[in-house]
Amino acid sequence: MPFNHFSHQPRLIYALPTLVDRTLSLSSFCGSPDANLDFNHLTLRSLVTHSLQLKKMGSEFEPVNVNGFQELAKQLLPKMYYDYFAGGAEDEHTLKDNLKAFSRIMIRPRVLVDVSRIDSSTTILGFKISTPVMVAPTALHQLAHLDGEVATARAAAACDTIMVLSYNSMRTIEEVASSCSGIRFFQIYVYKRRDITAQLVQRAENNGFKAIVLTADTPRLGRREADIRNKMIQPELKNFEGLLSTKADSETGGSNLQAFVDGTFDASLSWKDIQWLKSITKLPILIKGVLTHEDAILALDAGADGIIVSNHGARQLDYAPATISVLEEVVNAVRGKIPVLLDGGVRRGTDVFKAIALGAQGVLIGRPVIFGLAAKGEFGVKRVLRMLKDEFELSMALAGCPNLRDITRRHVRTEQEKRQSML
Ligand SMILES: Cc1cc2nc3c(=O)[nH]c(=O)nc-3n(C[C@H](O)[C@H](O)[C@H](O)COP(=O)(O)O)c2cc1C
Ligand SMILES: CCCCCCC(=O)C(=O)O
Repeated sequence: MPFNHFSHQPRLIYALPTLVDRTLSLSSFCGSPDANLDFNHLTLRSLVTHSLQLKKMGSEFEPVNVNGFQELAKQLLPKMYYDYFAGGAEDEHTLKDNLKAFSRIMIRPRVLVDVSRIDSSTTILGFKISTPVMVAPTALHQLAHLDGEVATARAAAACDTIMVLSYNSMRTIEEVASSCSGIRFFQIYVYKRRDITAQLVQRAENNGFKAIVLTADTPRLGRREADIRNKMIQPELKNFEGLLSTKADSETGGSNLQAFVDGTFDASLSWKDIQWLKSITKLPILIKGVLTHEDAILALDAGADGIIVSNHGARQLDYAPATISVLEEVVNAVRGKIPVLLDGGVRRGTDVFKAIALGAQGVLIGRPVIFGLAAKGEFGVKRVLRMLKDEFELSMALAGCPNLRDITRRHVRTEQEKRQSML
């Protein structure tokens, strides 16, 4: 039986016959004509109710910051999907700490600096972007919006920034590549069937992706208890059509997504496999999920072209450190040899400022993009990216830093430094 994610809103079903056409034409809210309608969990009924909800909510509530998009998404999405997107592992300690750790860092503004012109543009691996905020790889965008990763890619391109496409996208590599221009990286997990991973890397390379992001923190899936309670579905992943069945059923009646990962991901992956990855692609390789100086050095030794300091949005190991709290440790270990990026809990322009001051070349955002997508499709993702850019540029102006290179370590004070100064 198809999974119906809007069964809690039965009243709207009665209006269905007259609404179908209107719904399908609400392109800004429910998807452009190229949207892939062919997946089993989005029934016609859910499509109609979802788009009506979006229209109503979207016009009544205009978020003024990226957290506002989360509120909208929470009201619009079926609980199972919202929980999957928003949730973290186990006690969600790290989930909260990713945000709190940013709030413990203070900014030391400098005044009477000419900030009449602010330029936040930068380059990452030689690719120019308008501001150092990129789109993190996140799975299953069609559970947020019918256009899925195509809408996200268009928004990222319109905002002149890099999108990292997830290995677990619901739109294919080719669909995303042909939907718009733009700089894109491709994130991978390594499957037990290495030949499949190699094929996807090749497809990304052939389709103009500019780098491979190897996610290193997921030998197994973290324990996301909301997904277990909700019996999270495992949607079809079109990238693997003809290569592998992406159906999975949890034997214990828990998360079907977890059952899928258990069956496919290669938990034996180790540093020596970076050589294998280098042998199958010419693209630069970034290692995502580094949280210690020890692993930063191993990444350098393995020949990585970049590091993403990440705890996977607190969805893997709970009680792993907040990413901003270990950024400097990694930056110091790398000593400028390769770029260090950060993700996890970035919700404000001031968070971007803090990460840059502590040595990151840029940041990536995960959930804010999904919530923007769920709330308002491509337009919502653009709004999220532009809000963060505007907020970041405002913080640059107010802290006396007209360019990125003007943001220095002395522009921030960590909790530890504050404590030391009081001794
Ligand atoms: C719903 C969701 C799905 C994700 N899927 C992936 C994925 O497929 N691959 C990956 O490397 N990271 C994935 N991540 C982790 C993100 O790339 C990123 O590390 C994290 O979202 C950053 O934290 P933030 O959501 O607080 O911005 C996912 C995160 C979320 C929230
Ligand atoms: C369809 C498989 C999803 C694997 C996990 C995606 C991910 O990294 C996350 O949810 O986090």
